[in-house]
Amino acid sequence: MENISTFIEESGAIKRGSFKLTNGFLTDYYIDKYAFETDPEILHVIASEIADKISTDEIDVIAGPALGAIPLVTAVSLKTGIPAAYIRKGEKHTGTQARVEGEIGKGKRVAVVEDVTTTGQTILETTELVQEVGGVVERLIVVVDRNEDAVDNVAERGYELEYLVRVGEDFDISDQ
Ligand SMILES: O=P(O)(O)OC[C@H]1O[C@H](OP(=O)(O)OP(=O)(O)O)[C@H](O)[C@@H]1O
Ligand SMILES: O=C(O)c1cc(=O)[nH]c(=O)[nH]1
Repeated sequence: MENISTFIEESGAIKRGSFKLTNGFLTDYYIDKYAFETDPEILHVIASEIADKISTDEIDVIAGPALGAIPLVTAVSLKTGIPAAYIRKGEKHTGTQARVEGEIGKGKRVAVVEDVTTTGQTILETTELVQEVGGVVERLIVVVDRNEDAVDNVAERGYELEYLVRVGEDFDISDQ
């Protein structure tokens, strides 16, 4: 059985070039999460790996930020039977105007799932929104950590960032 980093590399997700990141900085490589999330075989493998980490005794809701984490959250929810919640990156001014879609009741134990972390800002903002609606964040799990500041930034806020694969440990970007 291939490991997750091989699946991700074979999906073509690791792209070389000049890319602007969410934090505004330029990078010479980019992890295109949609390359691996839109492949059902790879999504299945990744979701299984995350699902294996989560117990229904421990977690009530699986949440993640739009857009990239939505396929992951949905796939893990289908595998575990644990309900999903989708967190918008921005405000919604129509309909329910909800930033958090799906039920996260007061005291519900939440696993926050993310596709890629660079600074960890997005997963931390997601965590804050989950807390605002009463959720208790128990786990933060990312598929690919870019091995920049996310682990430290998340630790500073009192959480552990769990990653499935990490640049520099599971991928050698210089080989690409
Ligand atoms: O750790 P950070 O520094 O916050 O960066 C990582 C975030 O940036 C990317 O989202 P992107 O802006 O590509 O949005 P998308 O999910 O809507 O495609 C990625 O999917 C994470 O959400
Ligand atoms: O920091 C980001 O915006 C970012 C980096 C990356 O490699 N992949 C991604 O989807 N977003």
